[in-house]
Amino acid sequence: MPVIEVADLVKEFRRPKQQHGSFAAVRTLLTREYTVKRAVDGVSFRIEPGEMVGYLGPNGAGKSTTIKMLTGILVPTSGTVQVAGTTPWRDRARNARQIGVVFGQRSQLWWDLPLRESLWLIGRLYDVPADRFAQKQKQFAELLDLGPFLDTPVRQLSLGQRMRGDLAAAMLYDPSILYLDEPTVGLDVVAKERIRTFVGRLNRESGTTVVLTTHDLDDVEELCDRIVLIDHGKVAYDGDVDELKARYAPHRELVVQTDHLEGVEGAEVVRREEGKVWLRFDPSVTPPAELVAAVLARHRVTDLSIVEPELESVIHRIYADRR
Ligand SMILES: Nc1ncnc2c1ncn2[C@@H]1O[C@H](COP(=O)(O)OP(=O)(O)OP(=O)(O)O)[C@@H](O)[C@H]1O
Repeated sequence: MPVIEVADLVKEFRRPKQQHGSFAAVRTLLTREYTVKRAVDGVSFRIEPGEMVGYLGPNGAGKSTTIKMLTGILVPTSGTVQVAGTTPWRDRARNARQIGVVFGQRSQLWWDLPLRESLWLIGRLYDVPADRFAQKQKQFAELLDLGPFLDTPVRQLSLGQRMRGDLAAAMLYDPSILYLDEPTVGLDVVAKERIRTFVGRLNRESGTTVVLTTHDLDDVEELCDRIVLIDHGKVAYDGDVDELKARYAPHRELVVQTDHLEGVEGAEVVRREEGKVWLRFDPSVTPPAELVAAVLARHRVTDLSIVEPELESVIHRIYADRR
């Protein structure tokens, strides 16, 4: 049974119509004309418990608006959302106990308090029993290496430290669903990896359902098996990451280091550079093992590798096709 069920979800924003000419600002205020922006336009999907789903789309596609409706911050114009048996905007308190939310751009921690006290307050707000709180704090301090800055006021934390604190805060009360909105934005490679490892572990060990919006597709490659891609408020793709690649980028490249290679049957030479040759092939037509065997049988090869298409380039292709 799905833990998140979204059906025909629509969110429209009404904005005063911008007037032009003299006294434009005053006339904009006085005329009661509005333009309507349909930020989310009939979105439906279901997420099963324990899934990790990347909710992706270009800027302005409607990702944050959807997440705000799932978390109960915004009320939809029409459509339904069920999150573990609740309608988020009607039952905000009950919904808040079953979800953890981390926004990369904004913290839910108290700016002036040391991280330790922020965590303690969140534990109190969510009625976490004292022994459970102590156990969770210890566990997260180890996994996220919070120790060195637990007593530092949040405003003095680096972005990476603050994000680790926010993740601990979001998971202190054992929510079964975690929403992550751009969790690695602005972080260095090491900090990104630490966040991804922690989220992957939560999912494996506690079965936490994760909905992740991000522009960093390495987050998705590492964590998600499934992608829901939205564009102009509508679902453009919902399915397996591998299937997406197979559908939109069926070709692979075999990179061969050799002194001479004219061509091989079943593949096309697409690039040559400093003793390397790039051969493009479709693995459903030319099996990689056969291609490699054919190359090795006829050429003196010092190195070879097969390059998978990057998710980033696949997704750019989809956006470009839809424009
Ligand atoms: N409060 C609001 N009032 C009016 N329009 C809004 C409001 N919030 C969002 N929008 C508009 O709705 C559309 C979708 O915005 P949303 O923030 O959901 O996109 P997004 O996919 O999260 O984009 P990004 O990747 O840039 O964060 C945009 O055109 C945006 O300008």
